Amino acid sequence: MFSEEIKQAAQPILHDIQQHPFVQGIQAGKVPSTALAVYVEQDTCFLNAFAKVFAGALVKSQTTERMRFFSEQIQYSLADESAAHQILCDIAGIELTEHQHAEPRPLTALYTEHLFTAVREGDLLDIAAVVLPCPWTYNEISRAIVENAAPDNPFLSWIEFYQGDEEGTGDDSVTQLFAMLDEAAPKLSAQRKEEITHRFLRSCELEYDFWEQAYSQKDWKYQWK
Ligand SMILES: Cc1ncc(CO)c(N)n1
Repeated sequence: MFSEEIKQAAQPILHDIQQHPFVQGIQAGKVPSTALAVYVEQDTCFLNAFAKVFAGALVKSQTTERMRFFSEQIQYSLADESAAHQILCDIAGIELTEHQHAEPRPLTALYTEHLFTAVREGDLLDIAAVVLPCPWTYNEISRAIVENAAPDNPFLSWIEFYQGDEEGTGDDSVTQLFAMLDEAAPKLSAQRKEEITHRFLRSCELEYDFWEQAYSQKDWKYQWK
């Protein structure tokens, strides 16, 4: 299946994400507050863009069912994920509201531009490909961590938030987005599949960069205000 092929192609990146000190820190129950603060600040920008990308997908949808699905994703990005941010803020001892008007840092800008390009140039398959690495890598990370985390790990409720479809009901967003790609794949040319794979892998790498940006505090070198 096409989804299996692209997940396979992403394995080296997924491996690097799981080895990243930020992610390893979550597993060990200890991440520097400075990294958590940049993460929450930048993820607020990221999720706002993510919601707009789903809005673009909603506009391009042909059925009410699809529209409903993307509308739920908008809601999830804008409302439900801030509950996950609250957990990280509590651990870091910071206020959630401090981060609501932050400027996108370089890698946030690059990642959101990559998402918007898919909306501008592509169809629903391109959009599915660019958004999938977000929930998919988080599901994979949390599954690996939850098995090894100590019971008093402060990140446990954050990790569990991203655990996804543990019962295999198939109604979670990752399953549905991969199903969208698999349904279309038999009719796609090799070149089209390559394009979609490329978009997917780029987002996977940008997921790595997003962890790294928060961990290393990377920012624009020249600030003009
Ligand atoms: C950057 C990023 N990727 C994935 C997720 C999880 O959806 C998130 N909140 N932020």
